[in-house]
Amino acid sequence: MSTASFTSNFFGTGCFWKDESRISTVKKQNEGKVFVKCAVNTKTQKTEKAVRIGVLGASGYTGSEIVRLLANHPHFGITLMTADRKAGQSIGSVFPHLVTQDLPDMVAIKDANFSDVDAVFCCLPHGTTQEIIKALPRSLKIVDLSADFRLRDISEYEEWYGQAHRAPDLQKEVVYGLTEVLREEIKSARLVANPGCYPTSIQLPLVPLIKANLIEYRNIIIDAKSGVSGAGRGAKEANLYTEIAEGIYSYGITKHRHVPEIEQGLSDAANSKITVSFTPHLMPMIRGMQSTIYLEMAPGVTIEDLYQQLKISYEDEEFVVLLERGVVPRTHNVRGSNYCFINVFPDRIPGRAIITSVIDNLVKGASGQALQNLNVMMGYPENTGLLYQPLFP
Ligand SMILES: NC(=O)C1=CN([C@@H]2O[C@H](COP(=O)(O)OP(=O)(O)OC[C@H]3O[C@@H](n4cnc5c(N)ncnc54)[C@H](OP(=O)(O)O)[C@@H]3O)[C@@H](O)[C@H]2O)C=CC1
Ligand SMILES: CC(=O)N[C@@H](CCC(=O)OP(=O)(O)O)C(=O)O
Repeated sequence: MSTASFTSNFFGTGCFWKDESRISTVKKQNEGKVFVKCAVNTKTQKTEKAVRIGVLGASGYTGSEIVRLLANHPHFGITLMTADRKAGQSIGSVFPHLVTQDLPDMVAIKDANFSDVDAVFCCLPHGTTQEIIKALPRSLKIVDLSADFRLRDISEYEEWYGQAHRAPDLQKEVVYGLTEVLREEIKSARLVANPGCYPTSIQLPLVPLIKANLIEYRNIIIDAKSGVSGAGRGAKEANLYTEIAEGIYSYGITKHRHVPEIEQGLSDAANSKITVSFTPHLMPMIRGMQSTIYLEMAPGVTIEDLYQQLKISYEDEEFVVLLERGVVPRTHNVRGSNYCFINVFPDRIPGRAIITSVIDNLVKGASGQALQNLNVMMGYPENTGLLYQPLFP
């Protein structure tokens, strides 16, 4: 990896700002900062950038979201993209909203050349990823967005995913990528398992409260809702417009594969086994996820204690936002951004609390958090390329 090439091309080809005086003013304004407005130009994903990125599964929803986010990244440039059925096509032909990106065509993984790649986002279906990552050069940093490496316990993976783990040796070196909780471990990781969208929205509010012994570990009930993009781009009858529009439904009741991932994270925080009731729902919306969490506070603990703990835990965190007391988080307010908005409310039943947490499943729930993690792994400020404001309406 060469950083010198980045410096010399900081405002190089493809940047709109050709005027030297403008460039030096902007450079001065940005001294010490990494994010620059050069990102208004989408034709910046060139090999001149310091870190050369491969996106495996660029023709899917999370892969294309990585491509969109990286257009705004001053250090990461895409040199390789793969697809399966869509191999051989350009990103703009598969995703017309990305037609302005000046990028190589997508290739099949078997034809991919990793000699021009420093780091990989692996955006492939779970069950396919272990074999593929096992075959990648050890020199690569990898963020895997699939569920294939999230569960530490191999037998648990095999039970919930119904297939043998194909890379048990690799599993030992994996770091779980819930950035706000495991940042120190992520810094030195080579292979990060990016969390699932539901587990992200649930662990972010609960982990600090568990660590501070403010809630009971029994009777945690989570009612969660997702937009349909959470199911990926592959055609499925259940995801047809006619099946989804004007209604909602629960799925995976008692057996959704995110249950062990959620319980793993909460149990780590508690240092003892926590089990949860978790029911996800499919909503007639494209992006967005809300988790509503019902719980019992520890004896003597008040709602204000929960609020203060979340405030302390997240006041220095850019992407987790505790709203003002009484303000209800809405999926609309995080759409297209890497934010998680949370708040805590008193239940009418004494001693109980209700927490709501919203994210964009494709950003903080997938590609945004993946980019946040790679920034940490490569030593860049965590928010680099992620300063998108939410998109509303
Ligand atoms: N969508 C979401 O909100 C979230 C998704 N995830 C996880 O991220 C991963 C990607 O999800 P998503 O982008 O939604 O999925 P999509 O179905 O939209 O995309 C899957 C991608 O993988 C490629 N692909 C499919 N099968 C194979 C194969 N056998 N070998 C190589 N490439 C293959 C597809 O290529 P092609 O289209 O050309 O056939 C496509 O590029 C999944 O593991 C998912 O569970 C995680 C968090 C949230
Ligand atoms: C709406 C919908 O179908 N959502 C997906 C979860 C998306 C996600 O985070 O999945 P991974 O764990 O595979 O990464 C599901 O319920 O399986």
